[in-house]
Amino acid sequence: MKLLADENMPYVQELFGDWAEIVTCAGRDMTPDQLADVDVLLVRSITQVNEALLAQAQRLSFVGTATIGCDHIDTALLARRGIAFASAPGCNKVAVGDYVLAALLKVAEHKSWQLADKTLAVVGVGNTGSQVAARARALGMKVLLCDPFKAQGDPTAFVELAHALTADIVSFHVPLTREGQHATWHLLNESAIDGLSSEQVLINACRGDVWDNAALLARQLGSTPLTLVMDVWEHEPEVLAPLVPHVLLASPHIAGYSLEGKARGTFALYRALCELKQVEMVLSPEQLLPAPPIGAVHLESPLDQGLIARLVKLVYDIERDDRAFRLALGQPGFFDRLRKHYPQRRELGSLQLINAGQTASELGFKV
Ligand SMILES: NC(=O)c1ccc[n+]([C@@H]2O[C@H](COP(=O)([O-])OP(=O)(O)OC[C@H]3O[C@@H](n4cnc5c(N)ncnc54)[C@H](O)[C@@H]3O)[C@@H](O)[C@H]2O)c1
Ligand SMILES: O=C(O)[C@H](O)[C@H](O)COP(=O)(O)O
Repeated sequence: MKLLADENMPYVQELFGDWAEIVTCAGRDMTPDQLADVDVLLVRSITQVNEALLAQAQRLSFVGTATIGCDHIDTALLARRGIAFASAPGCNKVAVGDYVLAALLKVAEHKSWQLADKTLAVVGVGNTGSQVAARARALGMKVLLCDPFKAQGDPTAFVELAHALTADIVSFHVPLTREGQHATWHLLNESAIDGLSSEQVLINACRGDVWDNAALLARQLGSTPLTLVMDVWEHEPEVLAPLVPHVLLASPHIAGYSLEGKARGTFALYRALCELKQVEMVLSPEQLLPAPPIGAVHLESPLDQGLIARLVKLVYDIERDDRAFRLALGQPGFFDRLRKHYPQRRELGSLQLINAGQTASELGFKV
């Protein structure tokens, strides 16, 4: 069996090495002729799996994406051609929760806010949005939920987008969709942007095309700019460079890039392929991961916002990502290079807080 995988997918050798001849390459450089004799294709979000890529793929029987988002996969084409497909729902939801928590704490420092006095709206309340909502509640924030699909089951628990956009902080966690009543392409469009006040903060850790970046730049260049946190950008790997100086925290689509999240992503495809081939799984995600650099911290004072910020930074320093992004911005290929050489980042759950209570656990730490 021949397996072609994105070179930025960890643990492929460990998980598939016994079954397959493994070839890896850069996800953006995969070509139709490379797929001519491939049985299994494993990708990340940057490979468009479409008619053109699969034109010569005569032997392909399985496509897996080690990601949550599937907007890069023509799933109808795979179904038509009888090619099995698996994604990795939820694999990096904890990492996105960590990223947004770190961002909220930086925003609070920047604006001298006590987060417990503020309201956070979560737009898209699935795997990642729910993680964000739980952490915000643990910080004592009031949380508004906006998700028209989930609202069908429980209308009183959700608000409309217009209401969500009145919150102090609005964090977006929707898939990229281009069709239907609730399509998310440019969900944050010029008119929505015009309706916001300069006190408000927006976070995008889902897909760049969900925000109209040109309209945001126009707003930022005016007299009442917003506070922005952007992990994702319209037209990646290109970035609207003039927008970056007007963004508080900027990063190259790495919100989900914890080592645990990436391991779970590859593992989800291993599990799916084992099921398909009716082979017994011999490894678990935990067996793949190294010990974390810091195992435990003994708390001697109660958790407050300042202490939480210091503990989060011990595990994940979001400002490091922001500095690296600004330093590299403009260099050819900088976006993909930062992602390829992203340092090993562990989840908050890799750190045990001794003498801490329920709040620490709700924030994502091990207690
Ligand atoms: N930046 C990153 O590294 C990163 C990491 C993981 C996921 N993502 C992106 O985030 C997206 C969300 O991930 P998830 O795991 O939470 O997905 P999910 O499918 O679990 O949840 C998405 C939620 O959005 C809701 N939704 C759809 N359209 C909506 C709309 N118009 N308004 C409000 N809600 C809407 C859905 O009903 C669903 O509950 C993914 O599709 C992926 O594109 C990015
Ligand atoms: O949808 C996701 O899961 C993430 O956006 C994605 O995994 C980001 O990483 P990439 O696949 O682009 O390496």
